[in-house]
Amino acid sequence: MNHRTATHQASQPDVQHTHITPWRETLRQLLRSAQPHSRAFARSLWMILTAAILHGLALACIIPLFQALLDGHTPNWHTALLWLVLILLLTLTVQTLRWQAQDFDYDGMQADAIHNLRTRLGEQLRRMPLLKLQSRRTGELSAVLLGNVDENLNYTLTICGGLINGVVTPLVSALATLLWDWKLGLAMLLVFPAIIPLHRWRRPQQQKVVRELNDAHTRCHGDIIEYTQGLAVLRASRATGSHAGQLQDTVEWLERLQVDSQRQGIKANVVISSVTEAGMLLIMAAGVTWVTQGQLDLTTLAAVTIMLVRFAEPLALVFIMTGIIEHIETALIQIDELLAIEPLPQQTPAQVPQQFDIRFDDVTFAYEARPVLSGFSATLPARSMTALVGPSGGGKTTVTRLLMRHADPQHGTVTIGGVDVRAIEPERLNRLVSVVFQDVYLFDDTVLANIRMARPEATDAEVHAAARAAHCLEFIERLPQGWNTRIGETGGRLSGGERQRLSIARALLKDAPIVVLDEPTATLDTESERAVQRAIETLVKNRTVIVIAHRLSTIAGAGQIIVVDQGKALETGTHEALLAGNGRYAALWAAQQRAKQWRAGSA
Ligand SMILES: Nc1ncnc2c1ncn2[C@@H]1O[C@H](COP(=O)(O)OP(=O)(O)OP(=O)(O)O)[C@@H](O)[C@H]1O
Repeated sequence: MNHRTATHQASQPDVQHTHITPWRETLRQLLRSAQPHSRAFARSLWMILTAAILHGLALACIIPLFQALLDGHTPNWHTALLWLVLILLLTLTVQTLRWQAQDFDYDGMQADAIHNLRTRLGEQLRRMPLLKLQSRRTGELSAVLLGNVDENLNYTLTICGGLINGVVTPLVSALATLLWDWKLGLAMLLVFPAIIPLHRWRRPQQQKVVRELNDAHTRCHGDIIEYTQGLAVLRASRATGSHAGQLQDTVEWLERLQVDSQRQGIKANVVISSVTEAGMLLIMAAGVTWVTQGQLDLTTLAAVTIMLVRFAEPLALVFIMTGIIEHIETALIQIDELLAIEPLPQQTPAQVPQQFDIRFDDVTFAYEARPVLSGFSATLPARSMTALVGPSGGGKTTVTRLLMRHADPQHGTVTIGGVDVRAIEPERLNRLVSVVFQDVYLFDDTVLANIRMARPEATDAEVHAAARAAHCLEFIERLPQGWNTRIGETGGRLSGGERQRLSIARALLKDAPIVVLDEPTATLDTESERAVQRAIETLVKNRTVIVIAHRLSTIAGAGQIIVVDQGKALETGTHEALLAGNGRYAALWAAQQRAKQWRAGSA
């Protein structure tokens, strides 16, 4: 067994500790998932239930019908006709109710409920703290959003219908049989006490398998997306094989679980259907014995035989239906978990900053248990550039995340113009800050749309102006359809620097008073860097700018430089002042200068 397989197996839930959801809770979950049509869904379920009861009664009416036709020397046509009419009426009502119950599907309520659920999930992605969102893998999220919602919720009513019919119709038929022959009715009812323990025996195992399968599906989805997205990097580092191996492990793990679940399912189903069949045979045997002893007439036995044949199959299917409901329930649990993540608390009344200086006051922050910032304090003056420098992992990006409220600090405050970021409405805060990252995410849409997404209401002229200011025109005009070229179709045709400039054009169009630059030129060659640097110069004019940089030469002109290390602002000042202070910054600067000279010397 390889390492990955071992990890997967170690993470499998222990059957002893699997929480078995009571059926009532499952029903509540199903009703909730049908929002905003929960009442219509409940009405459909009631109709199916009523239909199942009436169907059971209609089946039981075969006994008096047969008795009227076959008992005695001549058939009692009058009574037989009455029973026949009753059976017909009941059957008609059953069909009408079933037809009406299907309105939930036909009238598009099911589709609308699915749409509503997906919208709520989408809304939740927007509301939930970004840090929590980023901690989930894209593929796993899409497995919940697409797979769980579509695959599992489309057939809920049909499955619930199968379950209700399979249980209720035989039960009602057996109860009604008591009226004509209590012994036979009782024998039929005994099938249920035999089946219920079987179901109780099977359910924990079934739930465990279903949850493991769902877990494996989700991970497999995540692995596939990660693999395809990272293929270029993997190829470059010649690691496609090893990662393909990992993906293969997940797929094999999924396959193994599927085989196991099939095997266990088949075994359990064989046991259950054998018990059901055996129960039916026992009823027949008892009936035949009572007929030979003169305690039961052949007509009643013949009628009951027909009933047994009618409901044996739906009864056996009940267990398959419960298995599918377990799948639906597991999907709903995952959906509920995602929906239950609370957004960050909003301080009231909401405030609007009028100034754009930024202050971090004694901020302490830990990712889960790992402390990253401890007593971080800094003041970033408005309309000037502050550079965050320092060793990797020192907490620079975390500082900017707290400003953008991807998470809240455990202690201390972050303010913009004296207003706590927790009192600024999320949409407004979002409008206040533009970010240019090292990796630019471009959507598969036109170049025009990719820039305009920063301010959807912007006119074409405004988008063009932003692109011009970000020095994008020279490459946009070279593209096959110019502004209307789809980014996906340009493939690798946009260089790193061009992508960066598109990102800067977005930021210019957004026109936010605060700009965060997270090493935007770190990966660029000298020429692209120069072009991007020119675009940045336009962007940062008259704005409060935070720039994260490793290459100190790029930020030597910043109004203020803060050395962030071990979660604290160790030194603050201008380049000259910090060099004169001969502290940490001066040491970092000297080291980079030495490295530069060494590179120049060895070139
Ligand atoms: N989402 C996260 N969950 C857990 N730990 C994290 C997370 N993001 C960052 N960290 C950890 O917090 C520490 C600080 O990270 P941060 O990215 O803020 O540092 P940095 O100074 O920006 O580093 P770099 O210069 O390498 O980008 C690091 O040790 C990092 O591993």
